[in-house]
Amino acid sequence: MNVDIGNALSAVAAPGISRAALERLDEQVATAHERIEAGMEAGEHGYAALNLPNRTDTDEIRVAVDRVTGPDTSAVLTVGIGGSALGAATITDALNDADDPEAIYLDNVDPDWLSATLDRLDLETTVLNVVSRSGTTAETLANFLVVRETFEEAGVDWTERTIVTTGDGGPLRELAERHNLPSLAVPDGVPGRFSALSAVGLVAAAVCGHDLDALLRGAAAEAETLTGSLFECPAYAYGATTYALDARGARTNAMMPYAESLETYAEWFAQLWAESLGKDDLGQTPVRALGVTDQHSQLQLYRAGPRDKLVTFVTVQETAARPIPDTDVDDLSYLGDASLGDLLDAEFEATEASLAAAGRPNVRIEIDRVDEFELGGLLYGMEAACVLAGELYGVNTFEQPAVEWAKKATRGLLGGGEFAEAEAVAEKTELRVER
Ligand SMILES: O=P(O)(O)OC[C@H]1O[C@H](O)[C@H](O)[C@@H](O)[C@@H]1O
Repeated sequence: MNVDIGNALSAVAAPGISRAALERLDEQVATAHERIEAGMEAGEHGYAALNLPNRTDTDEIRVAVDRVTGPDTSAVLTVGIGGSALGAATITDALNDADDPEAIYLDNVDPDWLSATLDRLDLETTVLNVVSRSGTTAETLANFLVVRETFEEAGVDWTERTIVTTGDGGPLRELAERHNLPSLAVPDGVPGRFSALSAVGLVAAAVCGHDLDALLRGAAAEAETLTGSLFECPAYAYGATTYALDARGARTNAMMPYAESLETYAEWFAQLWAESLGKDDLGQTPVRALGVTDQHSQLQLYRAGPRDKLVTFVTVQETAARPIPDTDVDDLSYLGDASLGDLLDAEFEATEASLAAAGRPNVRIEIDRVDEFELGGLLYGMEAACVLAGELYGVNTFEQPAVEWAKKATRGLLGGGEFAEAEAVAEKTELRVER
């Protein structure tokens, strides 16, 4: 990926960062890079994720996936949540076309939606992909039990079509062993939101027939760019700029890919940014947007609202050829000389320029096309950017203790143990206005 931070400079935007401040920040980037490199070399928790391009065994994934797939596979139903769903969903949503098995993600426990999803599937030809690093996440385990029962009620042997990815121990590992299910390991030292380039993110892609090695090659190429200077490393340029802009008031980061197929990528990015950097009263709020769609809904705010945002565009250089047909309506004739891709590009450039003209900071991330190689590079690049930003903020990038509170409260409410957090739920302050 390439990154252009020109529109985040203070010569263009407010908030913005001056060239001189960037040069000073680069000294911190050099120190942070040394820390990151040392962490990678030692395989330390979290930093180990940046080694995945050279560590993930794609043969092992394919062998396991071959045990549950066949020529008639019509769908892969992934049961997982957060880091155990969003990386895989980003990959299959970006790469799947109409001929591939459908990739569906049960990452919510809304019973209406779950029932409707299961009702429309042909379970005989559906692969069930259960993913949980801890093997204990209530939503994932509950959904799995419901799906398993649905298979049984339909007379379909779920054990023949279920693949599990989980940690070394825990209930899910036990279950996989008891039923002799093909299973893969979540690699040591890799937090869920950094696991897209491991079995966690790659099983569904393998079922859909995507080139796992190309994904890893793209990531490895991005890894090669990690150096001690933000001026030489696109990922660090992005991580350092977002950090600097946040410190100068851009408290929100709107991730806005100009590709429908990358809409889920913005969701993945939101988890990466929020869970990794949101601690100690620090962190930049990620929001999800989509070009061109959100030009017609959110852009007004981004250009004329509070000066507390950075907009990150992701643009794709090569898109499918789709000419716009000629028309004899005079006012529309200009469209006939263009393609939908030309229109998309023009809309992106116009939006980028409109923000810059209003002095609103924005950053452009470019990828050549939406394919395995480029996507691997984008995912890796954003992870490295996030790790660098975490070093600059001085937070523990790889933990998410704040998420645990509500997990304990939920468990307590359901009678899964004694948790003080559950008692706090009953103490809610009310000021109700009823109809
Ligand atoms: O993979 P699991 O252990 O099931 O965890 C799934 C998700 O749940 C948690 O609540 C964490 O906040 C996420 O970081 C994690 O990715």
